[in-house]
Amino acid sequence: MDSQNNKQTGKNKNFIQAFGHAYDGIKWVFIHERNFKFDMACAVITMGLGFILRIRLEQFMWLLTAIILVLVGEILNTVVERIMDFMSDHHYDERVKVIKDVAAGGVVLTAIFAIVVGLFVFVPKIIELLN
Ligand SMILES: Nc1ncnc2c1ncn2[C@@H]1O[C@H](COP(=O)(O)OP(=O)(O)OP(=O)(O)O)[C@@H](O)[C@H]1O
Repeated sequence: MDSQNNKQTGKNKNFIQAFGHAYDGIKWVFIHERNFKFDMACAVITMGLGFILRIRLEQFMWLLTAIILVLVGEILNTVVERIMDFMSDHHYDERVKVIKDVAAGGVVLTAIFAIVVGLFVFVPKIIELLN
């Protein structure tokens, strides 16, 4: 579902058109960002494991929250990177370094949160299964 009008610079006409552009954006990140692909793979594996191990609904909600946080973090980090690359034209600039590093730091925090949630959900379940 690529945007029907690639030359559009104004507002979307309706919700369907807005959704189409948003879909294009997520597809772009998926195709071009290796980390996003990795995060999606982890999300699918984690949710699958959750089904297999029959975790509770509230535990699923925690996993889903962590997954969404990481994916949105990755998308916002990509936005920052693209704006900085556009503004700096790929020339080294200490200010660009700080901005990109800070954005990357945000992603790392969401990833740490996701790992902690994963440990809280799966470690007790695995211990329970082993006993
Ligand atoms: N124009 C620049 N000026 C200064 N430092 C830069 C510049 N471009 C990149 N860097 C440095 O290189 C790092 C990686 O750059 P960038 O975020 O573009 O690559 P990436 O591999 O897509 O990162 P990520 O793994 O976070 O997606 C930045 O965090 C920053 O430290």
